[in-house]
Amino acid sequence: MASKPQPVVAANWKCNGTVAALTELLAVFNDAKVDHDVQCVVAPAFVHFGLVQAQLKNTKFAISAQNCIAKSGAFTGEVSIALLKDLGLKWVILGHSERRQYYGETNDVVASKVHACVGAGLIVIACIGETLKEREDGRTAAVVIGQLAAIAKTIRVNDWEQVVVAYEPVWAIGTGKVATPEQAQEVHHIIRQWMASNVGAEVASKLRILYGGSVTAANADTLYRCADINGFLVGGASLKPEFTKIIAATKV
Ligand SMILES: O=C[C@H](O)COP(=O)(O)O
Repeated sequence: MASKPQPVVAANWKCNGTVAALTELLAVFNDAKVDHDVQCVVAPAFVHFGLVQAQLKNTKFAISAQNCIAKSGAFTGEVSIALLKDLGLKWVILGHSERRQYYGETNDVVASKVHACVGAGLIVIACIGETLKEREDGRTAAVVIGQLAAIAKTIRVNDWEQVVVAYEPVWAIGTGKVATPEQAQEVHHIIRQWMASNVGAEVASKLRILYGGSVTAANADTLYRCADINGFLVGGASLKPEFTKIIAATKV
């Protein structure tokens, strides 16, 4: 297998967790022996940032937001780039399908957030992926490339150093119905090829493309063996000790 870029394994805790349960889980993350070159990321709900900042000691991990807006000010209920930076955060997930589906984030909204975040020096995990209907209609490539192209239009070539792409087929999220390695690799390859043709060969080869959607300790090894899979964005299994096994699956 050609050498892969440094993997990223990110835990998206979504709107989950109690202080007690997350304290136990963070102790497991702290004890995890991670001796290969990997970037681990934990994205708690905003209310748990303080808890995670106080308790997460494993230096392989960074803390991420699950979303943000560009500007501070009179935006009740929101969290801005400046607020994240003030806490010392460097990572943010943008364009998750749940943000797109439940909060009306269009390709343009997501792209403008990516633009603002990379401009502010944050590292973005930019999520793309098709719904079941779009896949059944044979539109998977068109949908993910449309989502990617919207981002590419708003940022400079060099900015891609601060972007990690997460391919998350919507039909695989939280359903237990993981994409097969062939299905995932096919789309990851399409993404990398599009990047090579439209942004640049070097950017494309260095780009970390994560897979997300029902990743568990049982399927991570096989998925990571795919040439264009560079790590994972994990929901449900990231709230369990098995997340450390998913990290271990990226050791080759
Ligand atoms: O951000 C994570 C994804 O939505 C995947 O969630 P899941 O692992 O629960 O399917």
